[in-house]
Amino acid sequence: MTVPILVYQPRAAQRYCTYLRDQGCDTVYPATTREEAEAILQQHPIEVVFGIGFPLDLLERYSSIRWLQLMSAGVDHVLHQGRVPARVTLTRMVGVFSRQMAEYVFAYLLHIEKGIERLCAQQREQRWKPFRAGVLTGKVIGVAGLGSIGQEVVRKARAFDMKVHGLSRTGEHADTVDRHFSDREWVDFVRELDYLVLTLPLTDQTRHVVNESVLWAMKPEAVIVNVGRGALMDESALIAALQQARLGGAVLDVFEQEPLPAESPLWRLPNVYVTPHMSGPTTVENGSTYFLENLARYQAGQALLGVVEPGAAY
Ligand SMILES: NC(=O)C1=CN([C@@H]2O[C@H](COP(=O)(O)OP(=O)(O)OC[C@H]3O[C@@H](n4cnc5c(N)ncnc54)[C@H](OP(=O)(O)O)[C@@H]3O)[C@@H](O)[C@H]2O)C=CC1
Ligand SMILES: O=C(O)C(=O)CO
Repeated sequence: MTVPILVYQPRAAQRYCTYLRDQGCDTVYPATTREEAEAILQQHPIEVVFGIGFPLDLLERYSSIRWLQLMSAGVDHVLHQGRVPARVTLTRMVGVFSRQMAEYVFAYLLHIEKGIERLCAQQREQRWKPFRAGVLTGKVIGVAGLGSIGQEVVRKARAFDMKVHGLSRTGEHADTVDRHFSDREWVDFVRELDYLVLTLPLTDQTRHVVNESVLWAMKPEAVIVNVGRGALMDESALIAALQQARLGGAVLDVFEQEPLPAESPLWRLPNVYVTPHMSGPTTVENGSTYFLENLARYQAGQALLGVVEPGAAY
């Protein structure tokens, strides 16, 4: 017998519940809207909420809730609503997306270095024209955010014999990079980079942390890859830097406004790759597997994975 669980997901709540029931959870209730969630909360003593976009005020109103497991690594979309009551433990997903997101990063780095777009165009035109492709070996990659995702980018960068620089707040994992920079050293951090990869959470401190002065300090041929959150960058400053060829390119999975508005110049700028927030997707399978591991811990009274400490922003 499991504790009563509310699964809150606007599109796939039912599929999550089917998966969880198949895995032995017998008390799961799906809700796709706030109204459905309230109806369930009024009927059942829900102790655990597993979901995305759950309205925080319902945590205040329904005192049976003890634990909110997010279906995401990022917590910005929850915490911007307000505070989580002290009685509720908030957990995020850690380590679920690292491999696929690091693969995304290196798919684009290799695509750029090896001139794959140019080769495809040549093939379409049946043109035999060898050129010297670039190499990742020896290039300098800067990873901003050395958490679960950043660490995997660092690991793969090492496999390509890149020079690896890193920036983080506390300096944890500083020993995994060749040079470490603090959050007060952005301009120095970016100066030597060929690639800047953003794997930071969005917080009050990281909003627009890549601003005009940081962009001006970068090498004009450098490329930025953003898989963290769109608002880590001042998008207008980024667009200006790209338009003025003060930056070599950008690979963008996340945007200040999502979906990216049709009128955004980013859709059409050369050397910009736009992907629809899909470098690290939550699926019924990976989300539920993580949740079930944490549920087993919860029911055994053990420490949960991915706890966001009260007052912390990530
Ligand atoms: N595009 C997508 O599909 C996905 C995007 N994401 C995004 O990736 C983000 C990172 O996830 P994850 O790696 O698990 O996060 P972690 O919490 O594991 O790591 C966060 C890292 O950022 C650093 N950091 C936090 N604040 C600052 C700051 N002000 N200045 C410098 N460094 C800072 C932390 O440093 P320290 O340890 O020193 O505090 C830590 O190294 C998520 O928050 C989410 O926004 C996640 C999954 C999918
Ligand atoms: O887990 C996250 O934070 C995501 O952005 C998933 O898409």
